[in-house]
Amino acid sequence: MRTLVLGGVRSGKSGYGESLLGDHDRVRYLATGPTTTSDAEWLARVAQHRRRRDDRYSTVETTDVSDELRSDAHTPTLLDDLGNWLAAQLDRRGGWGDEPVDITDLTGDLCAAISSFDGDLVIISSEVGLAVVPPTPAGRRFQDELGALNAAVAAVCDRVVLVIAGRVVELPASPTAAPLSPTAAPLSPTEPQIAPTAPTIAPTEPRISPTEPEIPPTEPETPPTATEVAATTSTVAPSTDPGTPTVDPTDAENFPAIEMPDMATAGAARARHLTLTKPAGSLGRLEEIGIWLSSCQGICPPRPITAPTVAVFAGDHGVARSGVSAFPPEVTAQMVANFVAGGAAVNVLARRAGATVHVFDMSVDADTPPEVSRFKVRRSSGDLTTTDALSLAEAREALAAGRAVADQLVDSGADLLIGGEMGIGNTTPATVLIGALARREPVEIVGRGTGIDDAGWIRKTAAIRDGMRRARRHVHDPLSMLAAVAGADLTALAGFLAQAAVRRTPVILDGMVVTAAAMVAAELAPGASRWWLAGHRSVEPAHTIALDHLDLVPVLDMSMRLGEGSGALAALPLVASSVDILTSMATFDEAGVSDRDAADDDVSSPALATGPS
Ligand SMILES: O=C(O)c1ccc[n+]([C@@H]2O[C@H](COP(=O)([O-])O)[C@@H](O)[C@H]2O)c1
Ligand SMILES: Cc1cc2nc[nH]c2cc1C
Repeated sequence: MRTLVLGGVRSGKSGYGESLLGDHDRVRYLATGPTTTSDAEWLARVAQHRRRRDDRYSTVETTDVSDELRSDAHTPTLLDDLGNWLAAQLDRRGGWGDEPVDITDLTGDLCAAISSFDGDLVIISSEVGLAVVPPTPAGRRFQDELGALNAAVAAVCDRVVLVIAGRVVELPASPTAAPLSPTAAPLSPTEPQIAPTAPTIAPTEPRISPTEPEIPPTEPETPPTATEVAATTSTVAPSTDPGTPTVDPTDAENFPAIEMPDMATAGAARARHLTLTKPAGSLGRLEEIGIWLSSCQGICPPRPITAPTVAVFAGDHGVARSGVSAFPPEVTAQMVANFVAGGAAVNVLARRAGATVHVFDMSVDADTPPEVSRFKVRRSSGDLTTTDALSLAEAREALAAGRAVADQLVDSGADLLIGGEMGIGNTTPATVLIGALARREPVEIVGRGTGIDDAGWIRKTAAIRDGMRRARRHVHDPLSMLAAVAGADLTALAGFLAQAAVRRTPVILDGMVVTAAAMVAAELAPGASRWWLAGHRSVEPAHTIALDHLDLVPVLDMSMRLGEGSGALAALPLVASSVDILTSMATFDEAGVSDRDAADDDVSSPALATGPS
């Protein structure tokens, strides 16, 4: 158990920290404070601390804490304290002057050493942020650095407490929004789940990553592993299920402020990458994805993804009757049946990647089984070229449904979400949304969807032109824009993607249709895109424009244009690999591999400089 004990001066934090190790026969005490001082008051404080510690303690006076922790990662240890360690590092790097110095490599290395410590470890640190802002640059630097250091160390500890006036306050792992429908039953997968034939996302071997942090009371129990999820037999919830969500649709378009992923943890993950046995940056995008996921989880190294979950939103569109698709509208309902039976591409790719699939009929123009239609808003959305796709009330209902789906999946343990969709003709409303929000002309952005011929492309371009004419009136009102042209499936997707960000849950976006919904979600919930990773670039021209608009760079570019969540699922194993890299690679120290600085040292050493030829 790794515990970070925070507290102000004389708060009782050191005494409390020592009490946590009271049951051990032997305790190593890592003292980081200066011992060579003539300050009598300081020496008296040190003496007081020493008196309190009995002969079970062996004291190591050091500021090379990372090395000391690695040299013995089992013996119960008290590290007192981080502030003195930080001051020593700033001394070492000349960090008290006007120019800020970068110590993220040192803090990252410390966090890595803490996270791989497997005995009882208690770390004491001051909570300086509650005091006045110091009047000197050096004081402010120290306060800022210690705040960031405390956050980074907290991210790799199992428990964090704050001691105030001798009272101990437990600090929860990370804040989460209250679910919209607290009484709603957890969702169950729609297809009978078959254990994946491939290694699952969550390996069964022991992980370097720390044990689960304390989970706040509103959080679900520890999520099941992907294997457990995949072994679950589908239980079909009837549409009259009392668990059917009771989201208040009248408020569906109002989102709380989106919190950002944790930047201190991103710093720790970036620093950890520098300690791993590879040239800095050599894993390219894989490194960035791991850093992003770490920052979303607020922990470095990140936890393995145990319950990746796909939600496929299905719906028909009136405009599909105008010859804008290569397929007839009946295919939407037929494909929903295929998803439920487990025979679609999304099912196959999900099984390979250890993900679970849920399907939601939002507006299919047919009756579908109750287990997929409990959020259904209507049969087919209206033809966007001539009428509103939805009424405002229906748009709110669909938005609330998407949010409820995200809430319930997260409450059921999903730790990564994927939005998928299916609907004949839906590339037309998606292109209208992108064209209107990115202010492009129809001919620049119209693609071939399911594979329309040239005559179909001309019909589709005319429909998109008409749709954009109607959509442009609503560019400053995302809800009415969804009602005017999007339809219930894309509206639910927008709610789902925005709510995932509210719930601090990472998302992999799929193709053009999902990204169109994401553009509206980013209007509804500014900042939500920080929780999204673009899984791939679809061949649809509007997709590149949407990705640029959201400032997202896709992981894959595989000439895919299926939808369903397929492109996101293709990227999922790479996301899982980015976690493995951060959790399982050996560091230079652990593997005894010389790092780059050592090479520089050698080259500049006199022996080599004048050495034998
Ligand atoms: O998302 C994409 O990039 C994408 C690109 C082309 C086609 N699709 C899928 O194809 C269907 C819509 O195509 P269409 O030609 O009927 O508008 C719908 O079910 C989407 O899932 C999706
Ligand atoms: C068969 C088929 C499968 C799909 N999956 C997503 N969109 C689709 C469109 C068609 C036509």
